[in-house]
Amino acid sequence: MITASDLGVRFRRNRGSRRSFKDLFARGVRRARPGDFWALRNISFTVQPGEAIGVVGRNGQGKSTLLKLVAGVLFPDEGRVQVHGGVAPLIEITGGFVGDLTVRDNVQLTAGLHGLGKREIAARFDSIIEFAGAGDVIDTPFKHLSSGMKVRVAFAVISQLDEPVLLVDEVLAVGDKAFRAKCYQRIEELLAEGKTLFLVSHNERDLRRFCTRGLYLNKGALVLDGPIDDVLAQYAEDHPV
Ligand SMILES: Nc1ncnc2c1ncn2[C@@H]1O[C@H](COP(=O)(O)OP(=O)(O)OP(=O)(O)O)[C@@H](O)[C@H]1O
Repeated sequence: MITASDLGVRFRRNRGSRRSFKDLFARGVRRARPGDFWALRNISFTVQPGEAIGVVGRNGQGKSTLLKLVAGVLFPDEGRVQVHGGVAPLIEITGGFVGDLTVRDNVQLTAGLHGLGKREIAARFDSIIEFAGAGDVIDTPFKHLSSGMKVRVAFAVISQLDEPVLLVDEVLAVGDKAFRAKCYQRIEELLAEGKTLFLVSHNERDLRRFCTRGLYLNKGALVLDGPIDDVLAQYAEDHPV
């Protein structure tokens, strides 16, 4: 489903990491500049369809960056990642949503960008809004929603997309208890349908509940790729609380 070979991503410590057009079209690697550092390096793994993978590591070790590479919203400076199929990313609270557009427009836009036709969107619209509990804010600009409500809407859409790969980065922690329970149930349904899941979480229970395999990142390196229990045990040993 996914093949990552020797992935490397370099960021700048001081200024933004925006790649210029020149960088984008320059052949080969970008020039290293002072202050550059590798947020990820030498990352290789393959994922079979239907696997559920938990990504663990302390803050700032490259977990979100890895999901962005799989989502195709960030290009690697080294190596490559191949994904055989579409990706439904829930990787940043507002990721992909346009603040000035209403909830309705955002739902339609996101679903449309993921290849759903007008009819399919219309058929799913009510259940998306119902799942999110967003009936009162359909015509509210997305930027005016509470952070919890943003996540609810985003999860409701993303989890309805039918993409074979689902990426979930931490965001679920923002939802309230009842909504989290709904999300967990939905994730379980998607796994039962054979979807592939990447879950970034600091919550061991969630990781054990959904994931069979773990990727443990430390300082941008993949230090362990193995059964989730082994990965969590190693992580706990390295970082006792
Ligand atoms: N656009 C960027 N420009 C510069 N540095 C960045 C950028 N995005 C991420 N970084 C840096 O890259 C490193 C990895 O960040 P990343 O967000 O992948 O970590 P993470 O493991 O997901 O952390 P957390 O658990 O806090 O979410 C961090 O040092 C971060 O500050």
